[in-house]
Amino acid sequence: MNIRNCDSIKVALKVYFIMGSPNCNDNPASVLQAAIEGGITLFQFREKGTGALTGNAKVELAKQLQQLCRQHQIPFIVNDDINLAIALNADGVHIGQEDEPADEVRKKIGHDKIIGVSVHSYDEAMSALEGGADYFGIGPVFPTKTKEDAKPSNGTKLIEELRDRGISIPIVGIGGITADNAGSVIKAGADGVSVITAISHAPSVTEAAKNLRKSVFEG
Ligand SMILES: Cc1ncc(COP(=O)(O)OP(=O)(O)O)c(N)n1
Ligand SMILES: Cc1nc(C(=O)O)sc1CCOP(=O)(O)O
Ligand SMILES: [Mg+2]
Repeated sequence: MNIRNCDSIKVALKVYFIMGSPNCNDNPASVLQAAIEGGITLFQFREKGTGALTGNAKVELAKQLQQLCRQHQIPFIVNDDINLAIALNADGVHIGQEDEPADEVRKKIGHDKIIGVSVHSYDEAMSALEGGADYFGIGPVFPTKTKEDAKPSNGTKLIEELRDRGISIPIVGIGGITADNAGSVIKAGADGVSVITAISHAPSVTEAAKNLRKSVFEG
C-alpha cells in the first residue's frame, strides 16, 4: 500500500493521537496501548515541553511506542525531529513553520514518507503544498494550554477557507479539541481531529478515544 495515498491519509487522520511523556499521567506505553484499544487511527510522537526526554531515553521511548503502533498497524509519525524519524524508519514527520521547510525535509526523508505541515494562512498552505506536504495541521481551533507557544485560537475559519478555495489536501484540526466539539471541526471540512489531552489526560484513555471516534464518525 502507498502510505502517501491521499485517501489513505484522510482515513488515517480521523482520530489522530499526539503525545510524549510530558503529556502522560501514566506510563506512555500504557497510555498509547489504551488509546489504540479505543480506536485511534494515527499516532504522533511529540516529546516536547517541560520534562521532555532527550538523547537515548527519547530514542528508546520512541522505539517502544513505534513497536506498539506497528503491532496494531497504526502509522507512526515523528514531530520535529527529522533525524529520529529517519533513524527509526518512521512512517512520516510533522513540521511547523518554525521547523525545517517541507522541501528540505522531503529531500531528507524520501518520497515514501508522510509529511504533515502546520499552516495558519492561505499563503502558508500554498507554500506547504509546493514543498510537498501530504496533509495540513490547522490550529489552534479552540484554546489550548498544552502548547506553550500556540497562536490565538482561530476556530474553523481557515479550514473552511481552504475548502471553499478548492484545496482538497487532507486536513486535520488541532488545539482544544474534545469529543464535544470534534463534530464541528469535521463539518467545517477537516478529515480528522488531532488531540493530546482529550485522550492523554482522560480518566479512561480508552473511553476517551472511543468517544472521540464516535464524534468524528457520527457527528
Ligand atoms: C497534526 C499537528 N498539527 C499541528 C502541530 C503543531 O506543529 P508545530 O507548529 O511545529 O508545533 P510543535 O508541535 O512542534 O510544538 C502538530 N504537532 N501536529
Ligand atoms: C501540538 C499543538 N499544536 C497546535 C497548533 O495550533 O498548531 S495546538 C497543540 C496542542 C494540542 O493539544 P490539546 O489537544 O491538548 O489542546
Ligand atoms: Mg514543530
